Amino acid sequence: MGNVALKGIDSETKNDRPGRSIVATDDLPLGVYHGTKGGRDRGKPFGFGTPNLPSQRILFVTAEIADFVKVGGLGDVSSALPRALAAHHDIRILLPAYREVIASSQEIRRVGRLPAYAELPACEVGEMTCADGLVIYVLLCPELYEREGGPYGTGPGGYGSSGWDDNDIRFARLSLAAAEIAAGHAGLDWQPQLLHLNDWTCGLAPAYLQWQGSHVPSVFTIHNLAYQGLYDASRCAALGIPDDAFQIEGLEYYGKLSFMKAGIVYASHVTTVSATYAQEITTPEFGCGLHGLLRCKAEQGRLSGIPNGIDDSWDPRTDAHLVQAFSANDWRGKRANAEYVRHRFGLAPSAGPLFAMVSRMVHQKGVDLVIEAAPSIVQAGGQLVFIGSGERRVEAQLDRLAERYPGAVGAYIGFDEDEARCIYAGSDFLLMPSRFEPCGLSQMYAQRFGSLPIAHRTGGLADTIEDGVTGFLFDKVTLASFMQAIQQAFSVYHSTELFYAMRRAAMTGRYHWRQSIAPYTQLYQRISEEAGVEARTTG
Ligand SMILES: Nc1ncnc2c1ncn2[C@@H]1O[C@H](COP(=O)(O)OP(=O)(O)O[C@H]2O[C@H](CO)[C@@H](O)[C@H](O)[C@H]2O)[C@@H](O)[C@H]1O
Repeated sequence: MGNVALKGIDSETKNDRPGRSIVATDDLPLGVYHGTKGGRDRGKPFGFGTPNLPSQRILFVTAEIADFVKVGGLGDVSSALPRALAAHHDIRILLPAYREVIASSQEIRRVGRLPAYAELPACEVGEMTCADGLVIYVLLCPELYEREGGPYGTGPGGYGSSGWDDNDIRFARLSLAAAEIAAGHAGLDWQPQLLHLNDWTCGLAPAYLQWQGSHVPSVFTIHNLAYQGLYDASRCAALGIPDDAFQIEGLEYYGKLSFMKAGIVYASHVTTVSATYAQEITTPEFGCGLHGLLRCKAEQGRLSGIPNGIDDSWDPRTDAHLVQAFSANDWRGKRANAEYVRHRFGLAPSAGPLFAMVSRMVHQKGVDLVIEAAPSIVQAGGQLVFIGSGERRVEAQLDRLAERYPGAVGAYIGFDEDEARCIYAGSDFLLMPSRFEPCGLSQMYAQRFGSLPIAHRTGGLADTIEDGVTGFLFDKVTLASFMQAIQQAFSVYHSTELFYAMRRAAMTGRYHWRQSIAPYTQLYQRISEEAGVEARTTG
């Protein structure tokens, strides 16, 4: 678990897991199944229901990928979605060459070079091929990307806060590189027909494409509208942004320059990661000031939701990170993981339910509500474990909570995927009272591992949890509403048959990336046809 704060965790037990044994069974109807060793070794995916449409060359641009660096859900998506789409398309990734990428054992071949532009430095393009054949282009620019710290900054909590001072240059450079590769200016022997861009860090790419006069179409996926990449207007010249683009129809946002708005305005199509969130962001409550623009996009048929999925590594029957593998009905196996988690977090043996929160500890995730609910959970005989990092104030509150309830509450402040997997496997309920949630992966992982999510009815949580069947949904982000759902969970827990039936239903949920291949393929085809017509019309 590294050298971060441990509260209530017995650090001796990490390599001393009782009864580790992996038993794969085949009683879950998961479609085509690939055993993997878990973690990074994800096996080549198959597609099903793939439409009879041509394969395309796609460059998938991202600021994080779980293979090397993961801050949150975008890292998972960037690792899994392109691999799923590779069943039908020639899809490659573009990623900054962070320290972790350079330090990895993968060979990097230098294959392209890009000149300086405005204040964006010159850089090189490297190519690496993963064990499963996925090709990743890495943007080699040591002064921008090879640093001690996260992809967005040194601070906790990921995308937004405590960002590097030169993030405008860093991610404009990434965006411009994507546009230059698309236009065939990087000297590569491969040229994409389409760009698939993710979040504000690639938001300028479709704008650069347009300013270069390129007709290469682009999909811009919003994973979280709350992180927008806002900079002072005076930075436009440094980033090579033409003066006339800084206006309300362009990338101006209340007097600032917005990378997120650039992506929305200039991309051929905008997607979000669930249907409900696609609708929610067209309203003032969830639109972060961009709801008017997004509503227009929706009316033009240029905004839609394609839900995230989960990959084959998230399978309790084969996951080598677990203390003991298990399948639906094998509650002994699940209990072995619960024992491990209790032991690891210093909790007392208990016949009561084990609640968990695995999350970036930021306002979005409603951790304040969980902290408020904790005393009632403990009083009712429940136990609670937290794993996450984020806002310092929240981390301190979690530490205090663990100190106040020794043996009943444990908190680990930090990021550890192995432990997170054991917690999904060992817990009975996952708490996810997010104020908004574009899709959410944790609730899908939890369901697959037989931990019932208790979640706010919003965004992707509303789309992926069946209330009273695979988890519990509550309507308002208030303690009263949340507590009602928690009480329901307690009563289900105590009526064993119903509890096990819900667990089984949750574990057989079908949220696989294979289901995303058809909608993305149809979308890619549509915007390519439109771009072809536009290119012919405008010459
Ligand atoms: N301390 C810790 N240790 C180990 N693992 C940890 C961890 N804290 C979190 N994680 C892991 O990080 C991931 C979180 O993914 P989510 O999609 O649930 O939320 P996130 O807000 O990061 O993603 C954003 O992008 C994704 C992708 O589109 C959307 O699903 C989501 O709604 C949106 O907010 C999960 O894999 C979880 O297990």
